[in-house]
Amino acid sequence: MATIPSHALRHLTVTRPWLRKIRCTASLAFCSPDNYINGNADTKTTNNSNSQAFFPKKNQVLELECESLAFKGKGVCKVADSGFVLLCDRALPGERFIGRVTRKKGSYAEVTKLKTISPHWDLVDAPCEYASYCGGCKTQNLSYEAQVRAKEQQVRELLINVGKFSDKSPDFSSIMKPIVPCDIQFHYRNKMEFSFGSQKWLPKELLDQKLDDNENYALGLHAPGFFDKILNVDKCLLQSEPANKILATVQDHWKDPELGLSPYNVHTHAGFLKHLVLRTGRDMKTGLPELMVNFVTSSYKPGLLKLLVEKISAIPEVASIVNNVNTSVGNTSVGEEEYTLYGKSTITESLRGLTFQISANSFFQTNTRQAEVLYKLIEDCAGLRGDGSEVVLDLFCGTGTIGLTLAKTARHVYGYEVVAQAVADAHRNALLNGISNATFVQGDLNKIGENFGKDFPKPDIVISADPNRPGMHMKLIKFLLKLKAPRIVYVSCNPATCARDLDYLCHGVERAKHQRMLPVKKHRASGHVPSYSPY
Ligand SMILES: C[S@@+](CC[C@H](N)C(=O)[O-])C[C@H]1O[C@@H](n2cnc3c(N)ncnc32)[C@H](O)[C@@H]1O
Repeated sequence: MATIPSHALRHLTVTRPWLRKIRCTASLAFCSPDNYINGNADTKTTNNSNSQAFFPKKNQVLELECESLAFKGKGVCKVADSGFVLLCDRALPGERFIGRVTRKKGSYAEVTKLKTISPHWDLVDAPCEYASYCGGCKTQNLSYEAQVRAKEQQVRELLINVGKFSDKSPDFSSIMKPIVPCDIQFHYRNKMEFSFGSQKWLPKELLDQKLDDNENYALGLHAPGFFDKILNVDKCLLQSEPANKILATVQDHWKDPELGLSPYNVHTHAGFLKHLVLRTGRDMKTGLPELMVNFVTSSYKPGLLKLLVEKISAIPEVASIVNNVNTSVGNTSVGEEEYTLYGKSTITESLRGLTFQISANSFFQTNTRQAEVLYKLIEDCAGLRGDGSEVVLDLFCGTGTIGLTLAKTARHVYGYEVVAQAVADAHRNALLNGISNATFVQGDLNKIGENFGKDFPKPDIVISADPNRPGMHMKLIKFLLKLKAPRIVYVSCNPATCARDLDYLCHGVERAKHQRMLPVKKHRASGHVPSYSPY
């Protein structure tokens, strides 16, 4: 999170709302900012003189050493003798191993690990039995402290290389503050989406097994890199214990041929069950967990789900079972229609003393405990005087949770959000908490025109919390630069685009663009650009 106070926009507070997953960085000093943003660790100018001469061939087997973590937790490795850089999934800092080159890309290559020679630093036993296969937690056998260090290093290098903030500046320690770790490392996620599939992912040694149709069915998480293969899981350590009870109950019954249930096949588009989404909230009266079970199906056939609903509703923590019907060939979990099969259509959760209703498709920060910490930090960074005189503009407001937590000390909160359902949820949440000084408006912040800003008074504080990963649109950046609000609080789940936006906001668009190393066209052509280009 970055707070950008005053017109000069010089002091930043950077922490990490995206704490639990290692995503990015490594030897960034040699990359162009655009490549960070696109997730490419382009390492063509490593400082090792031999590296230019060495270029591994596809299928070549090499001895490698992992130095640091890059985008999506990939290990940045160097060939022991030459220093040539390769990226390897599941290689962790300090590890020496044998790897096979699978792909050459520009001036670096990708490898698959064949055998570890000596383990990485900060090795811990991964508590989850699926950790070595599952795409969800690739760094579970790296100590939490080391994960936090790697993320902090990532943000630091992005701020320096992309954001153009100098670590030599005496201000840097106030710009980049240490990460606030989470006090729990498991069972913290309040939402998990599992997929049903007709093709079970199997480890290499079991690939020859012939499985009947039913045995090939799976419910779990996507195998990394496969949209059509599912790693079957009976429990997930990221979600709550009651959510694991529900998952186990569904696993016990859904393949029973008598139920006539079939998983949706993403190739043939036949089949019924698409996803199982489990959300954990809290019963406001008892303080105990209450859960929502969301079956996403390809058609509306409630009779087929009857037995599963009976079994699941017997679990005391289950407060809601809904069915999202998604008839499209796409594989998203948002249905065109939603039916309540048992209990309520929403569950509740509290944050900063307010109560929020959560429906199947509304956004809510996935780590409730850290959201409490994050929202307190946002309040601190917003620095509202508390006399009810100031106006807050909450951009990308979702269901209004942040704006509503600030409303008690503000004159008025104006929230902007593109999804109509989220805006409706925000209004409902305002009512639920007796808040009348908040207005939520549906609008696309990538398409703002000259008139944006004319419908509300000049804000004293702008909150931009978690715009989508491509970051802010240039139109919005230009609006904010012109607005000159005394404070901007920017929370991000993509530190690369956040660093780029901070460069624009703090140093001005013209200067920032001038300093960029690659011409715009290359960025556009790189294949990883956001659906819009902010350039
Ligand atoms: C990750 S959520 C964050 C919600 C809220 N700020 C919070 O932290 O709880 C991002 C929100 O931005 C909204 N959004 C994404 N692109 C948008 C756009 N172009 N204009 C307005 N809202 C957008 C999404 O619909 C979503 O509700």
